[in-house]
Amino acid sequence: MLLDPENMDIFSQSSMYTGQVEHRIGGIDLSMGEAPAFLFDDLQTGFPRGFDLKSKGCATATVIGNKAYLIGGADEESTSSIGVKLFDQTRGELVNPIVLGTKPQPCKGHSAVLLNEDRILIIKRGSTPDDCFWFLEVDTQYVREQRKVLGTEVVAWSKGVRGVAEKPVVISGPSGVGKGTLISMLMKEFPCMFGFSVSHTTRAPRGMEKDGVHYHFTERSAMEKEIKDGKFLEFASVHGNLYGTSVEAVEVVADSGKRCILDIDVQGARSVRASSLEAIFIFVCPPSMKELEKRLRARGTETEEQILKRLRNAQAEIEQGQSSNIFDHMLYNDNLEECYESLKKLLGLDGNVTASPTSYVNSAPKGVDLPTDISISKIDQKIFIKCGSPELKAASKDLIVLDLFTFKGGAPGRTRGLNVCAIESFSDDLNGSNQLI
Ligand SMILES: Nc1ncnc2c1ncn2[C@@H]1O[C@H](COP(=O)(O)OP(=O)(O)OP(=O)(O)O)[C@@H](O)[C@H]1O
Ligand SMILES: Nc1nc2c(ncn2[C@@H]2O[C@H](COP(=O)(O)O)[C@@H](O)[C@H]2O)c(=O)[nH]1
Repeated sequence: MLLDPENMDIFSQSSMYTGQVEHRIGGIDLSMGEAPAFLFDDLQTGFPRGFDLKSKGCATATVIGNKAYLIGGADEESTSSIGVKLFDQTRGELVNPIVLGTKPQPCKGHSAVLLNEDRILIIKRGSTPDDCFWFLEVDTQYVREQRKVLGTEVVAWSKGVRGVAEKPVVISGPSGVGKGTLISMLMKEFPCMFGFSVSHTTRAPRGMEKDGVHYHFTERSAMEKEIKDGKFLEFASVHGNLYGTSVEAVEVVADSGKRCILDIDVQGARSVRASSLEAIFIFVCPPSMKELEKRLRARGTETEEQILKRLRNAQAEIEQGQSSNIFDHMLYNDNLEECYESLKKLLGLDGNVTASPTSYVNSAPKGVDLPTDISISKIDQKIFIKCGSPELKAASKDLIVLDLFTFKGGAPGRTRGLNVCAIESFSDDLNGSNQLI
Protein backbone atom coordinates (compact mmCIF):
# COMPACT_ATOMS: atom_id res chain seq x y z
CA MET A 1 0.00 0.00 0.00
CA LEU A 2 1.69 3.18 -1.15
CA LEU A 3 0.58 6.40 0.39
CA ASP A 4 2.16 9.76 -0.03
CA PRO A 5 0.87 12.02 2.73
CA GLU A 6 2.37 15.02 0.92
CA ASN A 7 -0.19 14.68 -1.85
CA MET A 8 -3.23 14.31 0.30
CA ASP A 9 -6.12 16.67 0.34
CA ILE A 10 -6.03 17.54 3.96
CA PHE A 11 -9.45 18.72 4.72
CA SER A 12 -8.62 20.25 8.04
CA GLN A 13 -6.33 22.63 6.20
CA SER A 14 -8.79 23.62 3.51
CA SER A 15 -9.94 27.18 3.76
CA MET A 16 -13.24 27.98 5.32
CA TYR A 17 -16.21 28.23 3.00
CA THR A 18 -14.35 27.95 -0.22
CA GLY A 19 -16.41 25.18 -1.56
CA GLN A 20 -14.29 22.59 0.19
CA VAL A 21 -15.57 20.26 2.81
CA GLU A 22 -15.83 21.89 6.16
CA HIS A 23 -15.92 20.08 9.41
CA ARG A 24 -14.21 22.53 11.66
CA ILE A 25 -15.41 26.03 11.95
CA GLY A 26 -13.68 28.31 14.37
CA GLY A 27 -12.03 25.31 15.94
CA ILE A 28 -15.32 23.55 16.56
CA ASP A 29 -15.44 20.00 15.37
CA LEU A 30 -18.66 19.84 13.46
CA SER A 31 -18.41 16.25 12.60
CA MET A 32 -18.72 14.66 15.97
CA GLY A 33 -22.43 14.48 15.96
CA GLU A 34 -23.74 15.79 19.22
CA ALA A 35 -25.28 18.91 17.74
CA PRO A 36 -22.13 21.02 17.63
CA ALA A 37 -22.93 24.65 17.10
CA PHE A 38 -21.96 27.07 14.40
CA LEU A 39 -21.25 30.50 15.68
CA PHE A 40 -22.32 33.65 13.97
CA ASP A 41 -18.74 34.93 13.83
CA ASP A 42 -17.53 31.77 12.19
CA LEU A 43 -19.69 32.48 9.21
CA GLN A 44 -18.73 36.09 8.79
CA THR A 45 -15.82 35.61 6.40
CA GLY A 46 -17.61 33.66 3.73
CA PHE A 47 -21.11 34.78 4.54
CA PRO A 48 -21.29 38.51 5.20
CA ARG A 49 -24.93 38.07 6.05
CA GLY A 50 -24.22 35.09 8.23
CA PHE A 51 -26.78 33.84 10.65
CA ASP A 52 -26.80 32.21 13.99
CA LEU A 53 -26.86 28.51 13.43
CA LYS A 54 -26.27 27.76 17.05
CA SER A 55 -29.92 27.24 17.65
CA LYS A 56 -30.18 25.10 14.56
CA GLY A 57 -27.72 22.58 15.88
CA CYS A 58 -26.40 21.58 12.48
CA ALA A 59 -23.61 19.06 12.44
CA THR A 60 -21.72 19.70 9.22
CA ALA A 61 -21.75 22.43 6.62
CA THR A 62 -20.55 22.05 3.08
CA VAL A 63 -20.29 25.11 0.92
CA ILE A 64 -20.80 25.12 -2.81
CA GLY A 65 -20.77 28.55 -4.42
CA ASN A 66 -23.20 30.72 -2.55
CA LYS A 67 -24.92 27.91 -0.74
CA ALA A 68 -24.08 26.13 2.48
CA TYR A 69 -25.63 22.68 2.96
CA LEU A 70 -26.19 22.04 6.64
CA ILE A 71 -26.55 18.36 7.33
CA GLY A 72 -27.72 16.78 10.56
CA GLY A 73 -28.45 18.46 13.83
CA ALA A 74 -30.38 18.28 17.03
CA ASP A 75 -33.54 20.13 16.21
CA GLU A 76 -34.70 18.21 13.18
CA GLU A 77 -38.37 18.48 12.39
CA SER A 78 -38.25 14.75 12.13
CA THR A 79 -36.05 12.68 14.36
CA SER A 80 -36.35 9.73 12.00
CA SER A 81 -33.78 10.92 9.50
CA ILE A 82 -30.74 13.14 9.09
CA GLY A 83 -32.04 16.61 8.28
CA VAL A 84 -30.84 18.96 5.57
CA LYS A 85 -31.03 22.74 5.53
CA LEU A 86 -29.57 25.18 3.11
CA PHE A 87 -28.24 28.65 3.70
CA ASP A 88 -28.53 30.77 0.58
CA GLN A 89 -25.98 33.52 0.83
CA THR A 90 -27.39 35.61 -1.99
CA ARG A 91 -30.78 35.75 -0.33
CA GLY A 92 -29.39 35.63 3.19
CA GLU A 93 -31.98 32.99 3.99
CA LEU A 94 -32.10 29.63 5.65
CA VAL A 95 -34.18 27.38 3.40
CA ASN A 96 -35.75 23.98 3.98
CA PRO A 97 -35.24 22.23 0.63
CA ILE A 98 -37.49 19.45 -0.62
CA VAL A 99 -35.56 16.32 0.25
CA LEU A 100 -36.07 13.46 -2.22
CA GLY A 101 -35.14 9.81 -1.90
CA THR A 102 -34.94 7.49 1.08
CA LYS A 103 -33.33 9.41 3.93
CA PRO A 104 -30.60 8.05 6.19
CA GLN A 105 -31.48 7.46 9.78
CA PRO A 106 -29.77 9.64 12.38
CA CYS A 107 -26.44 8.43 13.65
CA LYS A 108 -23.82 9.17 16.27
CA GLY A 109 -22.23 11.74 14.02
CA HIS A 110 -21.13 11.96 10.46
CA SER A 111 -18.51 13.42 8.16
CA ALA A 112 -19.22 15.19 4.91
CA VAL A 113 -16.99 15.20 1.85
CA LEU A 114 -17.78 17.26 -1.21
CA LEU A 115 -17.48 15.35 -4.48
CA ASN A 116 -17.36 17.01 -7.90
CA GLU A 117 -19.25 20.07 -6.66
CA ASP A 118 -22.54 18.26 -7.19
CA ARG A 119 -22.85 15.72 -4.38
CA ILE A 120 -21.77 15.33 -0.79
CA LEU A 121 -20.57 12.01 0.53
CA ILE A 122 -21.84 11.44 4.05
CA ILE A 123 -19.94 8.92 6.12
CA LYS A 124 -22.00 7.83 9.12
CA ARG A 125 -19.97 7.13 12.21
CA GLY A 126 -20.63 4.13 14.36
CA SER A 127 -22.69 2.49 11.63
CA THR A 128 -22.89 -0.88 9.96
CA PRO A 129 -21.22 -1.58 6.60
CA ASP A 130 -24.49 -1.42 4.69
CA ASP A 131 -25.46 1.92 6.19
CA CYS A 132 -22.30 3.98 6.41
CA PHE A 133 -22.04 5.66 3.00
CA TRP A 134 -24.73 8.03 1.75
CA PHE A 135 -24.78 10.64 -0.97
CA LEU A 136 -26.63 13.91 -0.86
CA GLU A 137 -27.04 15.13 -4.41
CA VAL A 138 -27.19 18.91 -4.45
CA ASP A 139 -26.56 19.85 -8.07
CA THR A 140 -26.63 16.73 -10.21
CA GLN A 141 -28.65 16.60 -13.42
CA TYR A 142 -31.48 14.86 -11.58
CA VAL A 143 -31.57 17.51 -8.85
CA ARG A 144 -31.45 20.36 -11.36
CA GLU A 145 -34.40 18.87 -13.23
CA GLN A 146 -36.40 18.34 -10.04
CA ARG A 147 -35.64 21.92 -9.02
CA LYS A 148 -37.20 23.10 -12.27
CA VAL A 149 -40.23 20.83 -11.92
CA LEU A 150 -40.86 21.62 -8.25
CA GLY A 151 -39.90 25.29 -8.49
CA THR A 152 -37.95 25.22 -5.25
CA GLU A 153 -34.67 24.10 -3.73
CA VAL A 154 -34.25 20.35 -3.98
CA VAL A 155 -31.68 17.88 -2.69
CA ALA A 156 -31.79 14.10 -3.04
CA TRP A 157 -30.40 11.28 -0.96
CA SER A 158 -29.07 8.05 -2.34
CA LYS A 159 -27.55 5.22 -0.42
CA GLY A 160 -24.07 4.02 -1.24
CA VAL A 161 -24.09 0.34 -2.12
CA ARG A 162 -21.24 -1.99 -2.99
CA GLY A 163 -21.23 -3.90 -6.21
CA VAL A 164 -22.96 -3.04 -9.43
CA ALA A 165 -26.38 -4.39 -10.31
CA GLU A 166 -27.21 -5.18 -13.93
CA LYS A 167 -28.98 -2.36 -15.69
CA PRO A 168 -32.76 -2.43 -15.24
CA VAL A 169 -34.83 -3.16 -18.35
CA VAL A 170 -37.61 -0.73 -19.28
CA ILE A 171 -40.24 -2.23 -21.58
CA SER A 172 -42.78 0.08 -23.23
CA GLY A 173 -45.34 -0.21 -25.96
CA PRO A 174 -49.04 0.33 -26.55
CA SER A 175 -51.62 -1.38 -24.42
CA GLY A 176 -52.27 -4.92 -25.67
CA VAL A 177 -49.03 -5.31 -27.63
CA GLY A 178 -47.86 -8.14 -25.35
CA LYS A 179 -45.41 -6.51 -22.90
CA GLY A 180 -46.86 -8.32 -19.90
CA THR A 181 -46.86 -11.61 -21.78
CA LEU A 182 -43.18 -11.27 -22.74
CA ILE A 183 -42.20 -10.25 -19.21
CA SER A 184 -44.07 -13.25 -17.74
CA MET A 185 -42.20 -15.57 -20.10
CA LEU A 186 -38.87 -14.07 -19.08
CA MET A 187 -39.60 -14.29 -15.38
CA LYS A 188 -40.82 -17.86 -15.73
CA GLU A 189 -37.69 -18.98 -17.55
CA PHE A 190 -35.28 -16.97 -15.39
CA PRO A 191 -36.97 -16.66 -12.01
CA CYS A 192 -33.75 -15.97 -10.11
CA MET A 193 -32.45 -13.49 -12.59
CA PHE A 194 -35.28 -11.01 -13.02
CA GLY A 195 -37.58 -9.19 -10.65
CA PHE A 196 -40.61 -7.12 -11.58
CA SER A 197 -40.92 -3.50 -10.52
CA VAL A 198 -44.39 -3.38 -8.97
CA SER A 199 -45.94 -0.07 -10.03
CA HIS A 200 -48.55 1.98 -8.23
CA THR A 201 -51.81 2.66 -10.02
CA THR A 202 -55.13 4.31 -9.32
CA ARG A 203 -56.98 1.99 -11.70
CA ALA A 204 -59.18 -0.74 -10.26
CA PRO A 205 -57.73 -4.27 -10.05
CA ARG A 206 -58.74 -6.79 -12.72
CA GLY A 207 -60.16 -10.14 -11.66
CA MET A 208 -56.92 -12.07 -11.12
CA GLU A 209 -54.73 -9.15 -10.12
CA LYS A 210 -53.27 -9.10 -6.63
CA ASP A 211 -52.35 -5.99 -4.67
CA GLY A 212 -48.59 -5.80 -4.18
CA VAL A 213 -47.93 -8.37 -6.89
CA HIS A 214 -49.27 -6.95 -10.13
CA TYR A 215 -49.65 -3.41 -8.85
CA HIS A 216 -49.89 -1.45 -5.65
CA PHE A 217 -53.50 -0.36 -6.06
CA THR A 218 -53.91 3.01 -4.44
CA GLU A 219 -56.16 6.01 -3.97
CA ARG A 220 -55.36 8.99 -6.17
CA SER A 221 -54.96 11.38 -3.21
CA ALA A 222 -52.53 9.02 -1.47
CA MET A 223 -50.50 8.55 -4.62
CA GLU A 224 -50.44 12.29 -5.32
CA LYS A 225 -49.09 12.89 -1.82
CA GLU A 226 -46.37 10.29 -2.29
CA ILE A 227 -45.45 11.85 -5.63
CA LYS A 228 -45.14 15.22 -3.91
CA ASP A 229 -42.96 13.63 -1.23
CA GLY A 230 -40.52 12.52 -3.91
CA LYS A 231 -41.21 8.79 -3.57
CA PHE A 232 -41.57 8.19 -7.31
CA LEU A 233 -38.94 7.65 -9.92
CA GLU A 234 -41.55 8.43 -12.57
CA PHE A 235 -45.30 8.75 -12.89
CA ALA A 236 -47.78 9.49 -15.66
CA SER A 237 -51.45 9.75 -16.40
CA VAL A 238 -52.18 6.79 -18.66
CA HIS A 239 -55.61 6.07 -20.20
CA GLY A 240 -57.21 8.24 -17.49
CA ASN A 241 -55.48 6.72 -14.47
CA LEU A 242 -52.33 7.53 -12.57
CA TYR A 243 -49.45 5.05 -12.82
CA GLY A 244 -46.01 5.34 -11.31
CA THR A 245 -42.81 3.55 -10.37
CA SER A 246 -41.69 4.22 -6.82
CA VAL A 247 -37.99 4.42 -6.10
CA GLU A 248 -38.53 1.61 -3.64
CA ALA A 249 -40.09 -0.67 -6.28
CA VAL A 250 -36.88 -0.59 -8.28
CA GLU A 251 -34.58 -0.77 -5.29
CA VAL A 252 -36.15 -3.83 -3.66
CA VAL A 253 -35.52 -5.77 -6.84
CA ALA A 254 -31.95 -4.53 -7.25
CA ASP A 255 -31.20 -5.08 -3.57
CA SER A 256 -32.32 -8.69 -3.90
CA GLY A 257 -29.61 -9.18 -6.51
CA LYS A 258 -32.03 -9.45 -9.42
CA ARG A 259 -32.31 -7.43 -12.60
CA CYS A 260 -35.29 -5.13 -12.48
CA ILE A 261 -37.92 -5.08 -15.24
CA LEU A 262 -40.20 -2.07 -15.61
CA ASP A 263 -43.41 -2.25 -17.67
CA ILE A 264 -44.24 1.42 -18.20
CA ASP A 265 -45.70 3.70 -20.85
CA VAL A 266 -43.71 6.02 -23.13
CA GLN A 267 -44.11 9.06 -20.87
CA GLY A 268 -42.72 7.04 -17.98
CA ALA A 269 -39.85 5.77 -20.12
CA ARG A 270 -38.98 9.34 -21.02
CA SER A 271 -38.87 10.30 -17.33
CA VAL A 272 -36.69 7.32 -16.45
CA ARG A 273 -34.36 8.24 -19.32
CA ALA A 274 -33.99 11.69 -17.77
CA SER A 275 -33.36 10.26 -14.30
CA SER A 276 -30.07 8.89 -13.05
CA LEU A 277 -31.29 5.30 -13.36
CA GLU A 278 -29.20 3.74 -16.07
CA ALA A 279 -31.43 1.29 -17.90
CA ILE A 280 -31.97 -0.48 -21.21
CA PHE A 281 -35.03 0.83 -23.03
CA ILE A 282 -37.06 -1.48 -25.28
CA PHE A 283 -40.14 -0.53 -27.28
CA VAL A 284 -42.53 -3.26 -28.40
CA CYS A 285 -44.50 -2.61 -31.61
CA PRO A 286 -47.61 -4.44 -32.78
CA PRO A 287 -47.70 -5.87 -36.32
CA SER A 288 -50.71 -3.61 -37.07
CA MET A 289 -53.39 -1.55 -35.35
CA LYS A 290 -55.92 -4.16 -36.42
CA GLU A 291 -53.99 -6.92 -34.66
CA LEU A 292 -53.57 -4.70 -31.58
CA GLU A 293 -57.32 -4.19 -31.39
CA LYS A 294 -57.87 -7.92 -31.79
CA ARG A 295 -55.55 -8.67 -28.87
CA LEU A 296 -57.07 -6.04 -26.62
CA ARG A 297 -60.58 -7.33 -27.32
CA ALA A 298 -59.50 -10.95 -26.91
CA ARG A 299 -57.97 -10.17 -23.52
CA GLY A 300 -61.41 -9.12 -22.35
CA THR A 301 -60.23 -6.98 -19.46
CA GLU A 302 -61.47 -3.56 -20.61
CA THR A 303 -64.86 -2.10 -21.39
CA GLU A 304 -65.60 -1.00 -24.96
CA GLU A 305 -65.03 2.61 -23.98
CA GLN A 306 -61.66 1.78 -22.40
CA ILE A 307 -60.59 -0.26 -25.41
CA LEU A 308 -61.33 2.64 -27.72
CA LYS A 309 -59.41 5.01 -25.48
CA ARG A 310 -56.40 2.66 -25.37
CA LEU A 311 -56.45 2.30 -29.15
CA ARG A 312 -56.56 6.06 -29.64
CA ASN A 313 -53.57 6.46 -27.33
CA ALA A 314 -51.75 3.57 -29.02
CA GLN A 315 -51.32 5.48 -32.26
CA ALA A 316 -49.55 8.37 -30.54
CA GLU A 317 -47.46 6.01 -28.39
CA ILE A 318 -46.21 4.09 -31.43
CA GLU A 319 -45.25 7.33 -33.16
CA GLN A 320 -43.37 8.54 -30.10
CA GLY A 321 -41.76 5.18 -29.50
CA GLN A 322 -40.45 5.04 -33.03
CA SER A 323 -39.38 8.63 -33.46
CA SER A 324 -38.03 9.67 -30.06
CA ASN A 325 -34.53 8.97 -28.87
CA ILE A 326 -35.77 7.22 -25.77
CA PHE A 327 -35.46 3.61 -26.86
CA ASP A 328 -32.35 1.55 -27.46
CA HIS A 329 -34.17 -1.37 -29.10
CA MET A 330 -37.36 -2.07 -31.06
CA LEU A 331 -39.14 -5.40 -30.96
CA TYR A 332 -41.99 -6.43 -33.26
CA ASN A 333 -44.38 -8.71 -31.53
CA ASP A 334 -45.98 -10.55 -34.40
CA ASN A 335 -45.08 -14.14 -33.64
CA LEU A 336 -44.83 -14.39 -29.86
CA GLU A 337 -42.11 -17.05 -29.72
CA GLU A 338 -39.93 -15.21 -32.24
CA CYS A 339 -40.36 -11.95 -30.38
CA TYR A 340 -39.44 -13.64 -27.10
CA GLU A 341 -36.28 -15.06 -28.66
CA SER A 342 -35.34 -11.58 -29.91
CA LEU A 343 -35.91 -10.16 -26.42
CA LYS A 344 -33.65 -12.80 -24.88
CA LYS A 345 -31.02 -12.15 -27.52
CA LEU A 346 -30.81 -8.46 -26.81
CA LEU A 347 -30.59 -9.19 -23.09
CA GLY A 348 -27.70 -11.54 -23.77
CA LEU A 349 -29.71 -14.62 -22.81
CA ASP A 350 -29.59 -16.55 -26.04
CA GLY A 351 -26.44 -18.53 -25.23
CA ASN A 352 -25.67 -20.83 -22.34
CA VAL A 353 -26.65 -18.68 -19.44
CA THR A 354 -26.96 -19.87 -15.92
CA ALA A 355 -30.31 -18.80 -14.59
CA SER A 356 -28.84 -17.39 -11.43
CA PRO A 357 -29.33 -13.98 -9.87
CA THR A 358 -26.89 -11.24 -10.73
CA SER A 359 -26.07 -11.50 -7.06
CA TYR A 360 -23.70 -8.67 -6.39
CA VAL A 361 -25.08 -8.76 -2.88
CA ASN A 362 -23.35 -11.96 -1.89
CA SER A 363 -20.20 -11.24 -3.81
CA ALA A 364 -19.62 -7.98 -1.96
CA PRO A 365 -16.56 -8.06 0.27
CA LYS A 366 -17.27 -8.49 3.93
CA GLY A 367 -17.76 -5.11 5.51
CA VAL A 368 -16.28 -3.50 8.55
CA ASP A 369 -18.40 -1.58 11.04
CA LEU A 370 -17.41 2.05 11.04
CA PRO A 371 -16.52 3.23 14.54
CA THR A 372 -17.32 6.71 15.82
CA ASP A 373 -13.66 7.55 16.12
CA ILE A 374 -12.48 8.15 12.55
CA SER A 375 -10.50 10.64 10.52
CA ILE A 376 -10.82 11.13 6.80
CA SER A 377 -8.59 12.19 3.94
CA LYS A 378 -9.04 12.25 0.18
CA ILE A 379 -6.43 11.55 -2.45
CA ASP A 380 -7.60 11.83 -6.03
CA GLN A 381 -10.57 9.49 -6.34
CA LYS A 382 -9.98 7.70 -3.05
CA ILE A 383 -11.30 8.42 0.41
CA PHE A 384 -9.18 7.14 3.30
CA ILE A 385 -10.94 6.50 6.58
CA LYS A 386 -8.62 5.97 9.48
CA CYS A 387 -10.26 4.25 12.39
CA GLY A 388 -9.12 4.99 15.88
CA SER A 389 -11.08 2.27 17.61
CA PRO A 390 -8.98 -0.20 19.61
CA GLU A 391 -10.99 -3.15 18.27
CA LEU A 392 -10.19 -2.34 14.67
CA LYS A 393 -6.60 -1.57 15.55
CA ALA A 394 -6.37 -4.94 17.23
CA ALA A 395 -7.83 -6.53 14.12
CA SER A 396 -5.24 -4.61 12.05
CA LYS A 397 -8.00 -3.02 10.07
CA ASP A 398 -7.44 0.58 10.95
CA LEU A 399 -7.62 2.02 7.44
CA ILE A 400 -10.61 1.74 5.17
CA VAL A 401 -10.34 2.87 1.58
CA LEU A 402 -13.34 3.91 -0.47
CA ASP A 403 -12.75 4.06 -4.20
CA LEU A 404 -14.88 6.65 -5.95
CA PHE A 405 -14.03 5.58 -9.49
CA THR A 406 -16.75 3.09 -10.02
CA PHE A 407 -19.87 5.06 -9.04
CA LYS A 408 -23.03 4.33 -10.93
CA GLY A 409 -26.60 5.58 -10.61
CA GLY A 410 -27.47 7.88 -7.78
CA ALA A 411 -30.49 9.70 -6.53
CA PRO A 412 -33.19 8.83 -6.17
CA GLY A 413 -32.26 5.41 -4.85
CA ARG A 414 -28.78 4.00 -4.77
CA THR A 415 -25.31 5.02 -5.77
CA ARG A 416 -23.82 1.70 -6.73
CA GLY A 417 -20.37 0.44 -7.42
CA LEU A 418 -18.79 1.44 -4.14
CA ASN A 419 -15.47 -0.26 -3.80
CA VAL A 420 -14.58 -0.46 -0.11
CA CYS A 421 -11.67 -2.33 1.35
CA ALA A 422 -9.94 -2.51 4.71
CA ILE A 423 -6.17 -2.13 4.62
CA GLU A 424 -4.23 -4.10 7.15
CA SER A 425 -1.74 -2.67 9.62
CA PHE A 426 -1.42 0.83 8.40
CA SER A 427 1.42 2.85 9.90
CA ASP A 428 0.85 6.12 11.67
CA ASP A 429 1.44 8.27 8.58
CA LEU A 430 -2.05 9.63 8.74
CA ASN A 431 -1.75 10.81 12.29
CA GLY A 432 -1.16 14.35 13.38
CA SER A 433 -1.23 16.99 10.70
CA ASN A 434 -2.88 14.74 8.18
CA GLN A 435 -5.91 14.19 10.27
CA LEU A 436 -9.05 15.63 8.87
CA ILE A 437 -11.55 15.45 11.59
N1 LIG B 1 -47.61 -12.28 -30.40
C1 LIG B 1 -48.86 -12.41 -29.97
N2 LIG B 1 -49.79 -12.94 -30.75
C2 LIG B 1 -51.05 -13.06 -30.35
N3 LIG B 1 -51.50 -12.68 -29.13
C3 LIG B 1 -50.61 -12.13 -28.29
C4 LIG B 1 -49.25 -11.97 -28.66
N4 LIG B 1 -48.62 -11.38 -27.63
C5 LIG B 1 -49.53 -11.20 -26.66
N5 LIG B 1 -50.71 -11.63 -27.06
C6 LIG B 1 -51.99 -11.58 -26.31
O1 LIG B 1 -52.41 -10.22 -26.39
C7 LIG B 1 -53.10 -9.85 -25.19
C8 LIG B 1 -52.44 -8.61 -24.62
O2 LIG B 1 -51.16 -8.95 -24.14
P1 LIG B 1 -50.57 -8.31 -22.83
O3 LIG B 1 -51.61 -8.29 -21.77
O4 LIG B 1 -49.30 -8.99 -22.54
O5 LIG B 1 -50.33 -6.83 -23.36
P2 LIG B 1 -49.66 -5.58 -22.62
O6 LIG B 1 -48.81 -4.92 -23.63
O7 LIG B 1 -49.05 -6.01 -21.38
O8 LIG B 1 -50.93 -4.67 -22.33
P3 LIG B 1 -51.15 -3.55 -21.20
O9 LIG B 1 -50.20 -2.48 -21.52
O10 LIG B 1 -52.55 -3.14 -21.38
O11 LIG B 1 -50.91 -4.15 -19.89
C9 LIG B 1 -53.01 -11.03 -24.26
O12 LIG B 1 -54.27 -11.73 -24.28
C10 LIG B 1 -51.89 -11.90 -24.84
O13 LIG B 1 -52.10 -13.27 -24.61
N1 LIG C 1 -45.63 5.54 -16.64
C1 LIG C 1 -46.04 4.35 -16.16
N2 LIG C 1 -46.79 3.54 -16.90
C2 LIG C 1 -47.16 2.36 -16.38
C3 LIG C 1 -46.76 1.97 -15.11
N3 LIG C 1 -47.28 0.74 -14.87
C4 LIG C 1 -47.94 0.39 -15.95
N4 LIG C 1 -47.86 1.36 -16.88
C5 LIG C 1 -48.45 1.36 -18.24
O1 LIG C 1 -49.81 1.62 -18.16
C6 LIG C 1 -50.43 1.06 -19.28
C7 LIG C 1 -51.70 0.37 -18.87
O2 LIG C 1 -51.45 -0.70 -18.02
P1 LIG C 1 -52.64 -1.67 -17.57
O3 LIG C 1 -52.05 -2.59 -16.55
O4 LIG C 1 -53.72 -0.81 -17.02
O5 LIG C 1 -53.07 -2.38 -18.82
C8 LIG C 1 -49.42 0.13 -19.91
O6 LIG C 1 -48.93 0.73 -21.09
C9 LIG C 1 -48.35 0.04 -18.92
O7 LIG C 1 -47.06 -0.10 -19.52
C10 LIG C 1 -45.95 2.85 -14.35
O8 LIG C 1 -45.54 2.59 -13.21
N5 LIG C 1 -45.62 4.03 -14.91
